[in-house]
This record gives sequence, structure tokens and C-alpha cells, in this order.
Amino acid sequence: MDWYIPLGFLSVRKDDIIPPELEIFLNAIPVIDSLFSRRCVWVNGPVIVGAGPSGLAVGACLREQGVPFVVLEKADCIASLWQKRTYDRLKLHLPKKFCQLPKLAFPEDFPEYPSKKQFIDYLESYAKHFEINPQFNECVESAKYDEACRLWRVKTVSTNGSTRTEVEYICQWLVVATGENAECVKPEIEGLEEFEGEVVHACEYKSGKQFSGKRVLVVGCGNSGMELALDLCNHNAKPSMVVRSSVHVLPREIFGKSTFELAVTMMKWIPLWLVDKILLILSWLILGSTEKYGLKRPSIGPLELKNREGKTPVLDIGALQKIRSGEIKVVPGIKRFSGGMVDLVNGEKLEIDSVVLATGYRSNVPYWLQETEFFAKNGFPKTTITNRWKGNAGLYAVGFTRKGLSGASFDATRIAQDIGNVWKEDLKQKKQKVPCHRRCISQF
Ligand SMILES: Cc1cc2nc3c(=O)[nH]c(=O)nc-3n(C[C@H](O)[C@H](O)[C@H](O)COP(=O)(O)OP(=O)(O)OC[C@H]3O[C@@H](n4cnc5c(N)ncnc54)[C@H](O)[C@@H]3O)c2cc1C
Ligand SMILES: NC(=O)C1=CN([C@@H]2O[C@H](COP(=O)(O)OP(=O)(O)OC[C@H]3O[C@@H](n4cnc5c(N)ncnc54)[C@H](OP(=O)(O)O)[C@@H]3O)[C@@H](O)[C@H]2O)C=CC1
Ligand SMILES: O=C(O)C(=O)Cc1c[nH]c2ccccc12
Repeated sequence: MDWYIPLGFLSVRKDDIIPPELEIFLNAIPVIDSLFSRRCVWVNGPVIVGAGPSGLAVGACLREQGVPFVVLEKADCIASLWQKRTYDRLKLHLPKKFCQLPKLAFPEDFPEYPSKKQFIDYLESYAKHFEINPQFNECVESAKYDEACRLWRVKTVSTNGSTRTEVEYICQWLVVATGENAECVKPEIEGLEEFEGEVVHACEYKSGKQFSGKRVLVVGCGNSGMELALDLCNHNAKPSMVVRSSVHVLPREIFGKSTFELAVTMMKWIPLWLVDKILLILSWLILGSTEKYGLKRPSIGPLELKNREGKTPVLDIGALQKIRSGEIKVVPGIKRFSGGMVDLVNGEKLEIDSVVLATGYRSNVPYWLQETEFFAKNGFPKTTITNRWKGNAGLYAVGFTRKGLSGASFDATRIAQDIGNVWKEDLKQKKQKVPCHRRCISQF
């Protein structure tokens, strides 16, 4: 039922003093709401949507600023991408110093590339340390800025067995932390629906164990496709990997130093195009030509491509060796699936048992955020905006600059500072005012 109290005309703001006659009406809201099982909750501080690394990082930085907040998370745990939608053998592929969140470093005994379990343990202790207690199982279904009362109205749905509860949160600031990987991309390919074998997306893949002895078509050759093909090999499956266009494969390390770190260091001194040239020369010296194995390189360099299109270069952790040895077969684009076969664009036909779609992810922001000035149609902040962490009217985005966890940490620090400044200014003014009336609606 889409029914709600039209708060708009009331113009209720965080620090407004509510006249007694209005308070009578407002106090009736929970009663009316309970009839329709919708609660209305005033949040003193920002609402953060998503309890992944980005949402937690903002929470931690806000804690330091003394700003209260509410985190809404649709899953039943923090970092659901890492806990529920990644494979067992996953490790961070950038060195740990680029992946830790603000204000709390990784434990000293962590290896250079922490495992998924170590990363999750760190995030759990991070949430505990900063006393971040998200509202779990609450999916944000819509968020809209109410011009009349100059507040955000965030509607969530939570289901507990057969009980469905709707809540509306009202707040001054909205922090979008739902991530670049919120939805799996499952392309429509002719015949795939009728394919007889198992079809899973990378986000459902846990281990190659269940594919042992099987011929598996891995669709996509990003970091997921490469690492899953390697995992399949390690479990005695027979993977073929679809490379429909091009890919930059870089060694994870160059002369024992992280390639990523080397790139970051070089970028401080020389232009991006030159860093790209150097990376490609060094990669060629270490890996040799990748083109002869069917891995054509894009015409633009790896970092420029990441910046322009968000396409992450592959940081090789062993798949290339398996490609060289023929254990991973590289195949071109798919024409169609038919029965237990796949027809490729070069006319070749392959018999396969299973398909793993390593075809990437997308943002889910367009499905729930009713806003078009800051966010583009693809669910990322518009690239024309200078500070891609700050929109209008108290809207913020964290973790959408395609710079991985270090980008999220950067955004989180800026966002908390920005909100903290307004918060402190408000507090100062409040101290000069008469005390507030009791809040009209449930308050966090
Ligand atoms: C397999 C994989 C490996 C990666 N490895 C690295 C790496 O090594 N280094 C690196 O820097 N980056 C890496 N990344 C990039 C990745 O983006 C970050 O690691 C990180 O998870 C991003 O954090 P986030 O909080 O922005 O998004 P997420 O981790 O996706 O968290 C978003 C949260 O929002 C919740 N949510 C979504 N929609 C709603 C809604 N409507 N209502 C309520 N809650 C919602 C989700 O359930 C989720 O818990 C990797 C990505 C993938 C897919
Ligand atoms: N160890 C780690 O830390 C890991 C990190 N990651 C990160 O997660 C993010 C997502 O990576 P990933 O899941 O690989 O997604 P990507 O978006 O990087 O790659 C998707 C791949 O799927 C291909 N593809 C998409 N649609 C089709 C289609 N219809 N037919 C054939 N091929 C198709 C794309 O080809 P095309 O280029 O032609 O569009 C591309 O090769 C990245 O940022 C990555 O770095 C992922 C795994 C491990
Ligand atoms: O792992 C990812 O998806 C990242 O986004 C991390 C990242 C940010 N910039 C990069 C450049 C090269 C390789 C990985 C990354």
C-alpha cells in the first residue's frame, strides 16, 4: 500500500521547535502508521544506505566527528558482497595499504594481499570498533528529496518470514553507499535460457569443486573471469574463457613490487599516458605478448581505460600461465547456445557442460533514488561533476569513483568532514536557542 503522511506541508526540520497544536497531530502519526504497518522515523543525522566497506567507512568517520547516523542494509550482515557474493579463494588484489579503511589499519600480521576471510574479519572488527550497528534486512526501495520540508524521505521494506514492514526514514543527509557492484549483469544470449547445463554468475560461484571434470564456459575475461578460470583449472575442470573484445593483462607485481603501487608512484611525477606506456613495456618484458594467446590489448592504455570507462585491468595471479599451457582455452565471442553446445563467432562449436557468467556488475541506484542532477542514468555520479562524492541538498555518494577501496576511503573522509562541519555549526546555534519540544516521530 503506498500510503503515507504528507509531511511536506509541515516543513519539519531537525531543529525546528514544533508548536503544541501541530504536535498533537504529529503524535497521531505512529497510531495511524501502525494501522497501515508503516513507521515514520526521524533520523537525527545522516542515513547511510549500504553497510559495505564504503558505508562502514563513512560511519567510522562520522563517529569521529560526533555525528549520529543510521545505516540501512538490505542483507543480514555487513559487507554482503564479500560475505555472500564472492568465491572462496578470493584475495584482495591490491596491496593491503590501498585497501584499509580510514582510522583503523589492518592488523600488522596480515599478509600483503589479505584473504577474503581476513578482509571480512577486519570489516567486522571495524564495525565493532566504531560501534556501527546497521539496521539489517532493510532494503531501501525509494529515496526522494522533499522540496517542501527540505528533507530526504527514505522508504524501506523489510521482510521477516511472512511479515512485511515498511518504514519511512526522514533525514537531512543521505549517503549512497550501495556500491558499484550492487547487481550482477547477466547478458541475454540467444539459447542461454534453454541451455541444459548449470549456469551461474560469478557472484554465485564459490569453488571449482562442483565443476571437477566438467567442460565449463567462462564468459568474460575481467579479473573475475580470469580468476574463476584459474580456480576451475585448480579443481580439474576444463575451462574455456570467452574474450569477445580486448583486455589488458598486467602482472600483479613487477620486479617484486606491486604494479598498482608502482603506477601510483609514477603518477605523482609523470603524465598518465606515460605511466601507461611504461606499464605496457614492463608487462611485455615480464609476460611477453598476450595477443598470441587471443588476449588482444585495447587501443588505450590500462589506467586511461580504467579512468575513462571504469574497465579494470586484469592483475594476473596465474591464469596467464594456464592459458599458455592450454589448460585454459581462450575463445572468441558467443553467437548462440544450442542444446549442450555453444556456437562461437568464428564458426567454431564447443560442447560444454556448464556456464559461468563473469560478465560484471552494475549499480542499483537508478532503481531506488529519485534524483537526476547528481546521479547519471548508469547509477554513477555524473563525470562532469568535480566532487563526485557530493551532490545537492545533503546528498552524498561514497565508493562510486571506480578507484576501489582507496577511492571509497577518500570519499568517506570528505563526506564526514562536510557533514561534520554543518553539524557543529548547527549545534552552536542550537545552544543559543530555547530547548526543543519532544520529537513528533520515533527518533534515532
Ligand atoms: C570480486 C571483487 C573483488 C574486489 N577486490 C578489490 C580489491 O582487491 N581492492 C579494491 O580496492 N577493490 C576491490 N573490489 C572493488 C569493490 O568495489 C570493493 O571491494 C568494495 O566492496 C566496495 O565497497 P562498497 O561498500 O562501495 O560496495 P559493496 O561492498 O557492494 O557494499 C554495498 C552494500 O550495500 C547494500 N545495498 C545495496 N543496495 C541496497 C539497498 N537498496 N538498500 C539497502 N542496502 C543496499 C549491499 O547489500 C551491500 O552490503 C572488488 C570487487 C569485487 C566484485
Ligand atoms: N581479486 C580481486 O580483487 C578481484 C577483483 N575484481 C574486481 O571486481 C570488479 C568486477 O570485475 P568482473 O566481475 O571481472 O567484471 P568486469 O566488468 O571487469 O568484466 C566483465 C567481462 O565480461 C565481459 N562480457 C560482458 N558481457 C559479455 C557478453 N555478452 N559476452 C561476452 N563477454 C561479455 C566483458 O567483456 P567486454 O570487455 O568486451 O565488455 C568483460 O571481459 C572489477 O573492478 C574487478 O577488478 C574481480 C575479481 C577479483
Ligand atoms: O579491484 C578493483 O576493482 C578496483 O577498482 C581497484 C583498482 C582501482 N584502480 C585500479 C587500477 C588497476 C587495477 C585495480 C584498480
